[in-house]
Amino acid sequence: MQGYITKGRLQVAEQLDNFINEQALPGTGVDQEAFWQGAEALFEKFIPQNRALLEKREQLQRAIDDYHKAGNPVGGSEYTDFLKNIGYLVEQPANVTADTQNVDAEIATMAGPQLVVPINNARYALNAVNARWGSLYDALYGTDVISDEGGAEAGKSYNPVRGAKVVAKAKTYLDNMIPLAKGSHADVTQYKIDTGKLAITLTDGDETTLANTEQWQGHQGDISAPSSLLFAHNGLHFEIQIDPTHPIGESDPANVKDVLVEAALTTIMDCEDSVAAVDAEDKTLVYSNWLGLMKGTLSIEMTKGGKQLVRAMHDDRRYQPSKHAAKNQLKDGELVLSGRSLMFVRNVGHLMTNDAMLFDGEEVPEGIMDGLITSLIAKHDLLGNSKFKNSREGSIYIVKPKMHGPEEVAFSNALFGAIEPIIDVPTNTLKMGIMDEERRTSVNLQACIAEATSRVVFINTGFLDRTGDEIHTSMLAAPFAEKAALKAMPWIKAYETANVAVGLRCGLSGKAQIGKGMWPIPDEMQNMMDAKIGHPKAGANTAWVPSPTAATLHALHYHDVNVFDVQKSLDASFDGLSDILTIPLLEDASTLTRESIKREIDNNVQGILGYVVRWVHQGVGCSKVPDINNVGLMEDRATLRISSQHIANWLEHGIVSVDQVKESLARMAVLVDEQNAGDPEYIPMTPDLDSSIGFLAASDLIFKGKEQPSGYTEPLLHARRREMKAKLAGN
Ligand SMILES: CC(=O)SCCNC(=O)CCNC(=O)[C@H](O)C(C)(C)COP(=O)(O)OP(=O)(O)OC[C@H]1O[C@@H](n2cnc3c(N)ncnc32)[C@H](O)[C@@H]1OP(=O)(O)O
Ligand SMILES: O=CC(=O)O
Ligand SMILES: [Mg+2]
Repeated sequence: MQGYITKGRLQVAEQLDNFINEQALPGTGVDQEAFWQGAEALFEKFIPQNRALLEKREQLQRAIDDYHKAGNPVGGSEYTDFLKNIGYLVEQPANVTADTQNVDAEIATMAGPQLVVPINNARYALNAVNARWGSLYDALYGTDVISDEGGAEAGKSYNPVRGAKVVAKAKTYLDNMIPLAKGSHADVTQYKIDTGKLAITLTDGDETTLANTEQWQGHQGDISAPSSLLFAHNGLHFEIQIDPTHPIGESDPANVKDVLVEAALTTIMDCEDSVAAVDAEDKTLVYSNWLGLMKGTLSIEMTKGGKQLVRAMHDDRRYQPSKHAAKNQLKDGELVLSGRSLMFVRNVGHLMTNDAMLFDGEEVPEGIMDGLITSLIAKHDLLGNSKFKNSREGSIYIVKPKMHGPEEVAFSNALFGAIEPIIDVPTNTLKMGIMDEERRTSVNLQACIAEATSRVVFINTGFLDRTGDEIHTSMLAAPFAEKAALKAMPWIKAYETANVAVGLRCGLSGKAQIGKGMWPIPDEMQNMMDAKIGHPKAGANTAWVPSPTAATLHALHYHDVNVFDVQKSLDASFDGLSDILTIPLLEDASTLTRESIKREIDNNVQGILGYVVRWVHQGVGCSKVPDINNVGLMEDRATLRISSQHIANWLEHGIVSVDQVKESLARMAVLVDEQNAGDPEYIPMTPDLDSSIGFLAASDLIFKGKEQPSGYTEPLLHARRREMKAKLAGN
């Protein structure tokens, strides 16, 4: 039994209490006793409201279930009227205008990729914060954006054929971002600085310069032989790096060794769906990594490619400015750009409780605890307790996931407002990223934003959770279309378009991010390049990527498309409600064959098992899991929600039987064990499926899927992980 320290009606797990008192609080100017009194009052006030909101979710779901059980129409005015009558669809307030103040440029006025990373993995989290800048040559060389054709395979050692393709491709990007007055970057033999101007020599001996000379911002190194030239385009920076002694630079006519691009403008340090954190021990790790990031002290020793190294947060990047350098980036005569991604922290939603703290003997809502502690920790950044600066504007950026409708946004807004005096920061310091990922939020988005006009810094279409909620909400209506088909049906396009339109209507352009969702196929980068250009084209000034390499590549899209120009051209009056409310049901069940059903179930089951077994047995919250075609997919709790709800829906409507699913589970468990055989930490399921906690968790998620609140996977995952931790500890 873990020990608790009692503070009035609050009890705090000893480990967490020590962390807060000894590490988080010192240096924040917040008195320990006052903090704990504030915490007690916060829980006292907000726990009953939190519970009431969850009860409202259940009540609405029961009404929707009853409506479908009675065989009522699944669309049209009768359905819409029903949703209005039960209070699911509310009146949208007119003239909502966000007036959020002190928002950093990366969020308000710049457009570029957003990285998401599990915060409890320090190695990845540090990599993410440093992914503000990425090597274009590495990103191209290491991915399928460069094809293997013509002997260009990436082997064990450097392949010059592949290298030549990389360089050629990178130079076409340069031609696009900084066109020359004459010729192509592919023909450049020298970049030099001549009496304060950029002079560029071409193969034919002619000298040229940039078509727009103002794009050149500065340089690093000796002015007569610069090691780096800095440019700006569409608000993003990049460097041409020059080094005649480097193996790549040596063989380049202009000695270019790389193009370094500004990539992940922002990163979401995730405490939610990519993380397995079920108790005080796990939560303390989550919070202590956040503290390390806010104090700039997080570092790890690691081995990579046989080398020992220390990974820590990168410094800012400094340049000698050109006369065109932006004045607001000059500091003591130097041009200074942030070396790090601007960090948000994603708290958990309103559903879960955690025994890291108890109030009147019961687990506290984890979202309230996250709000309080992650904000307290971020105060270190505001006070300058780090050699780095996260928010230069003095804001704390919190992403709030899985909120259902305006009253839940209002709750978070009030919660943030009550946390501010406890940690002694001005009103509206805590900013809110609103995930548009539950159906009740999508259909009431304008009313949601209206509840947080002074805090909102993003609305993001989390289409993965959103798909899970789509299925769960209408579980009893009829069978849903196959999982892959759901992505191509009218509801999702309307949801994506409406999100941008509502954001524009509410004045988010230039003030906040209008964001789009995750690319969930981490190894298919060419595919991403083809698909994700659609995000800036749709008016999104950020979109999620799963890795630093993906951030570097996706950054190129924001050079291709000027998002702020696109935003001006869009129809902000788009509504799309009738399509959004068109449930993506299977049109004709008779088109399904035995084979297609088996394939659909096997694919879902494989994804579920592959993800869940690592979550429950090893505490890994985000994994790359091969699908049935052996394509590695990013799986997190949101993708698990989709797969488990989908099977639950097909079970409910008799498309598939319990025995068929059980048979698939047993067969796929063998496959998943095989797929993980190379991981020494892996605990297989197959020796005894009936006592494998991971296997039982996966089965529960499917067979008890219909009863799970909003179809969420957290309650079952947490319970099974705790069981596993107890087993591993020999209890
Ligand atoms: C619906 C939603 O909520 S989506 C949001 C939740 N999803 C996420 O947060 C996705 C985060 N991404 C990840 O966790 C990973 O990219 C995965 C699990 C998808 C793939 O991980 P792996 O198979 O380990 O990746 P892979 O082996 O290809 O690459 C590992 C390297 O990439 C880096 N890396 C991978 N993902 C990230 C990331 N998100 N941020 C920073 N670095 C990362 C690692 O640091 C590692 O590099 P290193 O050896 O220098 O430390
Ligand atoms: O959080 C993101 C999602 O797609 O869900
Ligand atoms: Mg989500």
